[in-house]
Amino acid sequence: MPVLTASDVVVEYRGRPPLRAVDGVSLAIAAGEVVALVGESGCGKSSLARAVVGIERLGSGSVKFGSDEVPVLGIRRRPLALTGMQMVFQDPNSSLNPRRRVGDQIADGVRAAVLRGDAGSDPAEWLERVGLDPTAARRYPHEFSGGQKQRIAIARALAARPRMLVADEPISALDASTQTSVAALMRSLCLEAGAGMLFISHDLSVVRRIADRTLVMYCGRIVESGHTESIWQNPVHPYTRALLAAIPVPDGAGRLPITPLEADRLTWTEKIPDALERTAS
Ligand SMILES: Nc1ncnc2c1ncn2[C@@H]1O[C@H](COP(=O)(O)OP(=O)(O)OP(=O)(O)O)[C@@H](O)[C@H]1O
Repeated sequence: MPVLTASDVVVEYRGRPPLRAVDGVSLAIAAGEVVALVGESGCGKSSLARAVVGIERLGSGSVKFGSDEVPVLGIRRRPLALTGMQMVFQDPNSSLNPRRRVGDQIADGVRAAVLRGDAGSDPAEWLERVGLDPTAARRYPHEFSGGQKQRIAIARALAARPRMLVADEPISALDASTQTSVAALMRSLCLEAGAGMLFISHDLSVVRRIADRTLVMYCGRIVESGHTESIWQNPVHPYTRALLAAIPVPDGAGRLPITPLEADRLTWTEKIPDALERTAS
């Protein structure tokens, strides 16, 4: 049985007209499987990630964690860790409490794992596993750089021994030299624990290295999915081909040109001025 199953998930945001950020997405992730979710900025990846962990209300559809329905806004009613689900956000400040010592926050994860029957582990060991000194346990989040904070957030999530880890751009705050190693570590710790992982990233080279399967999202829908290597070798959907081919080169002023991919999306969303401003900034 898959550890996570999403069926026909729709996420809409209020507005005139309402914005359908996720438009009928279905997916299943097995224990011990790493599935990447890729797609241009704004295509709905984070909305889908929040929906599957229960912190975004579903317009329609359903999400199951094992055989249990994921309760809407479940994070408020019971901490994700107690359900065996964990999420790592792009911004580590969203995952860490600034007023609590790092070691205590990792210990929360360990305690959640123990409550679910795990033998327990030492918070300092988790810090070492993500490449930080164990003495970091005594310090507070503001004493660390963004990349270090993200490693702490990852350690905290993994210390809870999740059965499912949803990681939304977990490596973008890290410096380039550690991105691949931290992603590989996340993969190996998930596999070791028999957990499933949904890994959202803009970094396609990292995705290629760590994901068993890849889902390609475009305008709220999954337009292509399959084994990562077969998608790379033989992308079928035009959007996937554009995504794999799009390597924007900055102009003399350091601005990124509009790629064919973005031009395509501009027509679809009809938000040309907004997107042009974004591209130029
Ligand atoms: N809380 C919200 N209220 C209204 N609109 C939102 C909200 N969150 C996201 N959106 C809109 O929904 C669409 C999808 O956003 P989402 O953050 O899910 O995309 P994404 O693919 O994760 O983008 P990125 O890669 O930049 O994080 C975007 O048009 C975004 O502006």
